[in-house]
Amino acid sequence: MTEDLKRAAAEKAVEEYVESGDVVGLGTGSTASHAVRRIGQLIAAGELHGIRGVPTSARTAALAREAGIPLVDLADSRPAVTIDGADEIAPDLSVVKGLGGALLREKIVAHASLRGLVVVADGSKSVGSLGGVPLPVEVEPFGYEATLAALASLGCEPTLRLEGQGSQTGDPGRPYVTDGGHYTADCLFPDGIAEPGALETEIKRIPGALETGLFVGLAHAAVVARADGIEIMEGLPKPD
Ligand SMILES: O=C[C@H](O)[C@H](O)[C@H](O)COP(=O)(O)O
Repeated sequence: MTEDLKRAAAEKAVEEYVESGDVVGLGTGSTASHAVRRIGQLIAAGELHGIRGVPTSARTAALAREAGIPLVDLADSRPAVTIDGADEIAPDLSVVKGLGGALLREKIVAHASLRGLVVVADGSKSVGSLGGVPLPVEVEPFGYEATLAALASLGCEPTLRLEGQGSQTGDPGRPYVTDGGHYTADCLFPDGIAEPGALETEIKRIPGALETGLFVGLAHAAVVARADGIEIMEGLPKPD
């Protein structure tokens, strides 16, 4: 059932936001993978032409190749739009991402996208305010213990993500390593996240904290599927 909702949201986003000729940022995770497959199907059916994809992870690059989507490098082509999943979506379209382990590359691709980020999710991801799930923060392995201590001083309980946890499937017990060679700290804020933009700024003052899973002002739209229908929430258009 949840999988059907994820697919419905992803397919609706492709229908609404992807046009022939677009370079598309291809997100990571179970929901975004439905969008990748749908784009591949539409290319094969001749309903989308001239699409190229910018993958946000090695996993997504492999899936896109399998789906028949030509890939390009971010250095050569700026995406028109990025379609990606989310772990939490607030009413103002600020978002938590990264429980799937790809937040830094996802954020780089979303930020570079001309028409911004479109997040796709089932209704369980839509929340009144952020912080019900741990906030992933990508950290530099060197001195990560000090970085986790600095994160804890911001009022959270940080946990180093290990392989074999959640969707991570490597050697159990070892730190999970991102495509960029970094670690991830999952930071639970017991009282939630009242001011995502301010928290993002605070976290990024910590030298070893490379990027946070808070995506503030990056999502142009959210497509959320529930059993009773699909809601499209649109924010302000992203300026060039
Ligand atoms: O790093 C992973 C991503 O931010 C995912 O898009 C996010 O965790 C949502 O994943 P899923 O669609 O599998 O719930």
